[in-house]
Amino acid sequence: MTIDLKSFIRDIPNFPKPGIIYRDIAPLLLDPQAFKAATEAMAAPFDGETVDVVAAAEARGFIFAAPLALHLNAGFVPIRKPGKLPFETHSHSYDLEYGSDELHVHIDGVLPGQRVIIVDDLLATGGTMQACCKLLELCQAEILGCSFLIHLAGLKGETKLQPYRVESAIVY
Ligand SMILES: O=P(O)(O)OC[C@H]1O[C@H](OP(=O)(O)OP(=O)(O)O)[C@H](O)[C@@H]1O
Ligand SMILES: Nc1ncnc2[nH]cnc12
Repeated sequence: MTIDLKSFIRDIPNFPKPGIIYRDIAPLLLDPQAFKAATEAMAAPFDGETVDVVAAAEARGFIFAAPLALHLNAGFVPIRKPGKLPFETHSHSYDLEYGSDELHVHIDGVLPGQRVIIVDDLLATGGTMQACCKLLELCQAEILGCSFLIHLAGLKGETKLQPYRVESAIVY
């Protein structure tokens, strides 16, 4: 039986700001079958390919990246906010709707030529994933593509991710 993943996403209007519909993954994470099906759906486009590393930005990206890495027999590399990684890092600053943010990855997190997929729970404006791609380019990784559970298609975040392959399990 196929699971309707969208039925496990809870819509919260006007969170965290008026006008935003927050797509809450908490009900999906609470259901082991739905969580497993979501992980499998995010891995499926890359099944059969050699993947060395699955990378993801904190915090929600980690939730899906770890099981995906195990499913694909790959390692996991965390991409983190400033001040969290103990070893030398590459960093990248990027603009948000208001203000800016910065992400880091260990310089030896991914080795030159390693084949990487980057995952996140949700693609909105694409700023977070674009920053992750830039960091992995600094590591000279081979980026196979980006895999999301949810794609908010109206925000056109995929345009920021060209020329990378973008896969998603649920589209709004
Ligand atoms: O495509 P974008 O516009 O960059 O938005 C998507 C990002 O926003 C959310 O993370 P958030 O920054 O809320 O942090 P969290 O994972 O710690 O909740 C989500 O988990 C993505 O990483
Ligand atoms: N609409 C949304 N729902 C959940 N997380 C988000 N991150 C950015 N936009 C979001």
